[in-house]
Amino acid sequence: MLEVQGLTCFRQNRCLFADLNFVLSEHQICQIEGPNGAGKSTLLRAILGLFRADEGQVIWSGKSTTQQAELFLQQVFFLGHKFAINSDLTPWQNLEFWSALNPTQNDDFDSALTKVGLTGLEHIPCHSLSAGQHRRVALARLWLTNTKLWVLDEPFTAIDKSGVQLLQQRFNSHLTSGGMILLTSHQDLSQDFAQLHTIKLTDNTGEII
Ligand SMILES: Nc1ncnc2c1ncn2[C@@H]1O[C@H](COP(=O)(O)OP(=O)(O)OP(=O)(O)O)[C@@H](O)[C@H]1O
Repeated sequence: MLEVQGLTCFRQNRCLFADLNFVLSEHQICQIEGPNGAGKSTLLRAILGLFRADEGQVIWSGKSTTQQAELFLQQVFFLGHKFAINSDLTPWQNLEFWSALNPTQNDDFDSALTKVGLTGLEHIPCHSLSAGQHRRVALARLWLTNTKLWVLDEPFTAIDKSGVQLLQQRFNSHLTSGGMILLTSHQDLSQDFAQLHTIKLTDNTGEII
């Protein structure tokens, strides 16, 4: 279980959110919403310890993440705005490189790339791919990772409608198997999720629905 307790973050003397509290349990997905600049990415980064919050703490499995940072991050799959694809490598080589450094449930790169619609493009350099195909290479990792908590910053950016549907199906299978997902998105989720929570960041506070 992930617990966010009293999280407060300022940037450039502006309070992005104050005293934010929420819990994310197994099988739950939480969507963080808000206008551009509201602080959604900052919140994700603060939860992961990549940005220092001004106040508050994050608890993972009953213990502060600062006391178990390495262990915590081993159980997290994070997809940020910069999704760490080497354009000189092929999609297949990118997955091979990534899986050497991260906990995976399998090394079936061909299957993962097929899932994200990149059949036939597995072995050409990523710089020859479109923006959406590039993004799909990064998202193929979701079919390889075995981490419990997925933290995804705008995962649908540049993805077409069928890709969005496919991703959400993958989300559902992860949740069914006991996973948790925290994501930002400017789009409403189109699939039914049994346990969907929403956090709306406004001017300076998070409102939990
Ligand atoms: N590297 C940075 N240095 C200083 N201030 C920053 C930095 N990144 C973001 N900020 C400030 O923090 C605020 C929140 O940014 P953040 O990226 O968290 O917003 P967001 O809600 O994710 O926006 P978007 O929807 O545009 O992705 C912004 O208004 C910006 O002024």
